[in-house]
Amino acid sequence: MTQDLKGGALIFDLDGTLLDTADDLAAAMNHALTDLGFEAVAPKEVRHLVGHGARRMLMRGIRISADREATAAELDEAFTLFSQYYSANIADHSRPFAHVLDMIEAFRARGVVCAICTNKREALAVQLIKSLGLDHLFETIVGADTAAAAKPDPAPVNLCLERLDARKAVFVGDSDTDIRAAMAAGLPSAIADFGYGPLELAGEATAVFGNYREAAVIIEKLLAA
Ligand SMILES: O=C(O)COP(=O)(O)O
Ligand SMILES: [Mg+2]
Repeated sequence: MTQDLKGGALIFDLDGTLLDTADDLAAAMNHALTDLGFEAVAPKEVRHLVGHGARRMLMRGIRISADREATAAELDEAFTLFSQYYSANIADHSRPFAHVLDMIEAFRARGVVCAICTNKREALAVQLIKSLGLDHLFETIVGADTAAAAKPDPAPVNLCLERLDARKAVFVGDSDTDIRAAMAAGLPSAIADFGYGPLELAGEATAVFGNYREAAVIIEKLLAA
């Protein structure tokens, strides 16, 4: 494991891939829902609502809770309540998945550069990464509002590539959105099967992994190829 991998890059999805954020997202969403008089949604259900940004998560949360569509006004209010609470409690429970930091540090020591490409808004993603003291591991953080469009559009992935100036890159994600964004940008994808999904397109991913020890072996091959 000592081959120089200079020119290589890793682009990480955030929620469900780098960090297990579901409990903090669930708490913030349920704060917003209950404040508006809706029933809370079971935290384990919230995992499946993540990946398309907070508004989509809240829209789907209200649909589950009230068994009807949210009005535009409800959605706006929920978004404001969610954003305030989430920003104030963003890293209460959110933690990196097992062994991912070891993997990133080992690749960085071999010359690999790293980015985050998430459908969280950029400011929240930066706040979260800084709160956990991880900002030194990433050359850039691209959010849903950083490029011209959000994933599955390739624009945020291409912006990461431009900023990283890499010869070869691998996208590491946890959902169909990530697989589609990586494919559209022409990148191989290594996909965690323990994230938030959905993973109906797993067959289109370059590789699927069950933990970051496995991921390290897969990514090493992809970067060295
Ligand atoms: O839905 C979100 O807020 C972000 O999700 P992602 O980090 O998996 O892109
Ligand atoms: Mg994700």
